[in-house]
Order: sequence, then structure tokens, then C-alpha cells
Amino acid sequence: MNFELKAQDSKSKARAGVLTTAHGEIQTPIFMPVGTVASVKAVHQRELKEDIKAQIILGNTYHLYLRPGTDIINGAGGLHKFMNWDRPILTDSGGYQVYSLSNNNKITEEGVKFKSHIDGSRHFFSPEKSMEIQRNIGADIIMAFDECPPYPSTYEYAKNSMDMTHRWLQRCIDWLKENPELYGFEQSLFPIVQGSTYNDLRKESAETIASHPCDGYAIGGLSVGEPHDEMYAMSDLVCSYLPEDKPRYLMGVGTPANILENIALGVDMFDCVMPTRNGRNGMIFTSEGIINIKNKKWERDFSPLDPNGTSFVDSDYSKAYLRHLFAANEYLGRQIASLHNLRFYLWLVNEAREKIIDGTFASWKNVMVEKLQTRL
Ligand SMILES: Nc1nc2c(CCNCC3CCCCC3)c3[nH]c(NCCc4ccccc4)nc3cc2c(=O)[nH]1
Repeated sequence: MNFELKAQDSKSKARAGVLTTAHGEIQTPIFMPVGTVASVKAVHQRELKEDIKAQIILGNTYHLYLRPGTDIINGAGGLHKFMNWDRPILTDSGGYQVYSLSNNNKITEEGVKFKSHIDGSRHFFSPEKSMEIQRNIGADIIMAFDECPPYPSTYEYAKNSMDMTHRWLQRCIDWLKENPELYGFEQSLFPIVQGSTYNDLRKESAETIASHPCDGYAIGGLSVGEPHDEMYAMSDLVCSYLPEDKPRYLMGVGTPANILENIALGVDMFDCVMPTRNGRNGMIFTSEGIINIKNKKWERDFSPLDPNGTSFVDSDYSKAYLRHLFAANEYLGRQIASLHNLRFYLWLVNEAREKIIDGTFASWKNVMVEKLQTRL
């Protein structure tokens, strides 16, 4: 894997770059659509490629391990073949999904015991188990097995959790050295910085994580309920300790405004379920602001969904029609909303990249952040 910086903004820490993987190039800054169970909900792979122009998608280790299971994915020759996606894939390590999905889990030094949210069966994730699962799924970028502490956490909890995440990282690295790739292409491990919202812990974690020579680095433990200015302060602090010449991935972020603010702080990669999850509830993101399509005000608005939109759905369908589909609980409504929102997120980060390259990012970002938060 190779990361090349193409441009850096003079008035912010924003960067434009190209990340080259075994399954193709990724222009950064980039937003990564979430394909939880080997599918980006309600969207075809063809639409992901041709309309949304997704360059990399996320798979979900926790879900894929529970269903269909790694032996079926392995039988298909890995997730790329199983879901017919020949571009890059990133998988998370599963720990966060256990913490956020299975309400019955127990964390020890060894790993995380949990009960499946599907059928209540008992399971156990350790750093080694997470690496074995991610080896079998075959994603191009795999995440270290970490603990994401809840927000707020006491200093003591955050420190103990961070230290364990650092010990778990070493176990991931050791296991990967002993167990080479299964499908003949490189899989890169991204370690994850923790430390909750404590400056000294964040500095310590960033320096520890950065001491491992990896192809990229992730910022974890944020977008877990902390105020946005805390998120930005931690993101800014951690980026200052991470290598300039490697991509930085801020996990689980976020709203369009969060993404632009973090690009300005030096973050290159983002993922969030928001465009699809909130899209399925009728929340439509546009360059002029946010539309709640279920609102009666759109009932007779026959104008295109988003006149500035760049997905085919933006010109094919009106606001009134989409509102009707949601009112009638028609599946097509969720498909249109998901497609539109994902395209909007990809458009936004591509716009940011172009502004960074032509040197106008900082002023453009300030104007955009205001507009993006307008309720239409
Ligand atoms: N390892 C790890 N993962 C984290 C994640 C999961 C990132 N998305 C993975 C993706 C894999 C495929 C399935 C979906 C998830 C986070 N997500 C958030 N906030 C989301 C906050 C949020 C925002 C909007 C709606 C719901 C939740 N904070 C996160 C912190 C961590 C972390 O420290 N360690």
C-alpha cells in the first residue's frame, strides 16, 4: 500500500492525497459507505460504482462472522468475490460493534465475551480471533482490535482501557506476522488511537500508535456522544502526533459539517452510517441544508429532489414524489434517499479535495459548514 500527498492547504491542515491499494486507488479526503452485512443497505454494487462513485466500502466483521460466517466467505474466495465488489474494502475489528450492538458483553484482558444479537449464542472475540476473521474476509484495510471507552469515562478507566488497547495491538501485529494473507493480496493493519477526551492520554496513545510502522492510522474513541468541540480538539491533537505521510482515519464521523471541520484538521478518511441510516428515516442532506422529506411542506413541491445534486435520483424524482413514497412506506423511498445521501457525501469530500488542490479550501469550508447545517 502507498499513500502520496498531492496538495496541502496553506490556511488549514487539510490535505489531498492518493492511497493505492491492491484493489485500486482511493482519492483522499474520502468518505467510506458502510456495507454492514456485505451490502450497503438498499443500494446495488453497480449503483455504488457508477452513480455514487464509491471508491472504498466498509464490511462489518461482527456481522459477517455471525452471518454468513467466515467459512462461507472463505469458500467464495473472500468478501470481494462473495459480494462482487472489486474495489477496496475496509473492515472494522468487531470490538466496537460488540460494544454498540450486543447488550450482554464482558471485557477482559483476554478479549470480549458476548451474546449474538441475532440468536443469543455465546461468542468470544480476542485480538487473535479478530485478525483471523479479518484475514478470512480479506479486506484491503483491517483495523486493530481495540476497546472504545464509553463517553464520559473516568481518567482511570480511559487510561487502563488505552493501555489494554496498546497491548491488544501488539497481539494483532504478532498474530499477523505468523499468519500470512489467504487470497494473495496485501492486507494493511491500521492501529487505533484511544485515550478518550484526555489530552495527555491522547498524546501518549498517538505516540505509541505512531511508533508502529503501519500503512495508515485511525483515531478511535470519538463520535461517542462528546461535544463537537471536544471531538475537534482531540482530532487536532492526535493528527499533530501522527506521521504526515500516512492516511488518518477518523472512525464513525460523521455529519457533513463534522467531516469538513476534521478535513481542516488533517483527517483523510471517514465512515458513518448516517447517510444511509438517517436517509432511511427521510433525512436528506443537500448543499443548501437538510431536508426532512416527511415534512408536509414538501407535499406539493414538484421541483427536483436536489437541483444541485449529482445523483440520477436528484433530477429523476421530485420532493413531493419522495415524500409520498415515505408516507406510503414504499421501499423505493429508502432506496432513493440512501442513494442521494451517499452520493452527496462522496460529492462533498470530492469538492473538498478539489478546493484543497486549488488552494481555496479554508474559505469554502467556512461557508459550506454554515449552509450544511441549515434546516430547509
Ligand atoms: N474499532 C473502532 N471502531 C469505532 C467505530 C466504528 C466505526 N464504523 C465501523 C463500521 C463498520 C461496518 C458497520 C458499521 C460501522 C466508531 N463509530 C463511532 N461513532 C459512530 C457514531 C454514530 C453516528 C451516527 C449514527 C450512529 C452512530 N465512534 C467509533 C469509535 C470506534 C473505535 O474507537 N474503534
